[in-house]
Amino acid sequence: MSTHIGASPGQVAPTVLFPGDPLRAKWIAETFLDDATCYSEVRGMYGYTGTWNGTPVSVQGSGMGQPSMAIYANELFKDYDVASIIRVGSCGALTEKVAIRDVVIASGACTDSAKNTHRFGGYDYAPVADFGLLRAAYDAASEMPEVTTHVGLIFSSDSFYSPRPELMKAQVDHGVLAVEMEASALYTLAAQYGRRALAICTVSDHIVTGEETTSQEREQTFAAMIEIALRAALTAA
Ligand SMILES: O=P(O)(O)O[C@H]1O[C@H](CO)[C@@H](O)[C@H]1O
Ligand SMILES: O=c1cc[nH]c(=O)[nH]1
Repeated sequence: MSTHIGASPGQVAPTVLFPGDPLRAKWIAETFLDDATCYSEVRGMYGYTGTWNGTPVSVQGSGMGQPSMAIYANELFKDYDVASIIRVGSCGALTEKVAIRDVVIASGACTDSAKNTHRFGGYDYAPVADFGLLRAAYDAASEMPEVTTHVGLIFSSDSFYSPRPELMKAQVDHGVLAVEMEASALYTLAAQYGRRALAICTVSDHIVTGEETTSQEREQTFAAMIEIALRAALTAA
């Protein structure tokens, strides 16, 4: 096992779906995968491996925020040789262009985190999605007309409760669609390890209109995003 994941080498599939919520991981494994077995319960951050249409797929909880997510992503890439990680998260819509329960595929992720300021010595870095996964996710979403899907920038915040929410306006004015808490560091780590990453998020709450979903809905009802992620993972060139 690695420091934070209780799996033996070989127990984690090359493709990992990566929700923040460990109970969403459990729901995904039990709902979408065949023959899913739990390989890790360390800290309650569940990890499962099963198959989808005959291909091995794992689902691993990441926890909330870039520091927690980065622990699991580092160990998945370094200790389990994972090739592709697809984050399947929730996000808050920052603009009325996006509605509650829409799906946002993140082409890139801005951030207020100091992680990349440290990593790149003050130079800006543009964390972007793997193009093959992004294209495959877009193609999969295009075959699901019942789901409204957007491709664009998201903002990975270190603060769920921002002390300065007014700063988001400039981000929205420059095309940012939604806010979540992990994609920027995930894209950066994938680049470091030479692996693939994509973040797909369902809008769980709307910062402009005030609409929101319940914790039970965030855990167990974002099925379209999971379907898009699985199809993308298994068809990406
Ligand atoms: O639903 P998940 O995947 O956890 O994603 C979002 O939800 C959490 C905040 O409620 C943060 O982790 C944010 O990124
Ligand atoms: O990080 C997040 C996730 C969902 N909704 C938000 O407002 N922020």
